[in-house]
Amino acid sequence: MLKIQHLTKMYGNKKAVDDLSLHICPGEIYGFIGHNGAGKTTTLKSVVGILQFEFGEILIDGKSIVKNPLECKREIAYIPDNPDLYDYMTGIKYLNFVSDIYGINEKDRNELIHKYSDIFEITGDLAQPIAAYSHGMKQKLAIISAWIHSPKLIIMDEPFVGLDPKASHLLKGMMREVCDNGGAIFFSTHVLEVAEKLCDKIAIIKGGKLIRSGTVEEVKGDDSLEEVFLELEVE
Ligand SMILES: Nc1ncnc2c1ncn2[C@@H]1O[C@H](COP(=O)(O)OP(=O)(O)OP(=O)(O)O)[C@@H](O)[C@H]1O
Repeated sequence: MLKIQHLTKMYGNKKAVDDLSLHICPGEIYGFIGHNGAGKTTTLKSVVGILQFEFGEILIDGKSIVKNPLECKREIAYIPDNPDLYDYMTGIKYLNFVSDIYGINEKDRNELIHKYSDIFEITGDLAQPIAAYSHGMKQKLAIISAWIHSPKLIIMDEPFVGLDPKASHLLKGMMREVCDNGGAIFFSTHVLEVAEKLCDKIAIIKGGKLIRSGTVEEVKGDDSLEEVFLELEVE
């Protein structure tokens, strides 16, 4: 589903991501963890075609994000770490705007918008301008807009930040559902308990380099993920 091969991304002379390779298969929830400044956001933004990179290749369902950006973007959704949406739009206008971009017909979009807005309990807020939304409400809107075109691969940067416990629980269920239906999820988090319980596989990045990856069991062995992470950080 997603192949990252030898990704290297520079900011000036600084190597933010250094020869990183990862393979994410259909059905997998893949967690991406690392210290502040480790290179997670840079990797995720490179994967979704927002950042250009110096070396390496990124393939989504066999297609290169560099050579076939539009085809790739039809198959993916990206939720950034900060839900900076269009403040002047109402929630419903934003969801229709995203639906238009992906060519979702009226019947399907209405069904999905109703379904997810009801689940996240923001149906009554959709007529409000996004400027009036709390951080968590914006995050819910960003999640709904990501799910609206039924993407095969969903990339999320710190998706649980700002969500209340009920919304976090719902999102975890939605992530699992995507994977049960043959999709895949790649997301960053600092919440190691979430990563440990939710993910099928985990990658740990440190100073731009991938230092551990595999199934949760392979990565953590008999210890907790927190113990393993903290040990790797001091090495
Ligand atoms: N636009 C930029 N220009 C220059 N350096 C940058 C830029 N964006 C990020 N960096 C640097 O690249 C490195 C990786 O940053 P990145 O945002 O990918 O880390 P991160 O793992 O997502 O961190 P966090 O957990 O704090 O979100 C850091 O050293 C950061 O200072």
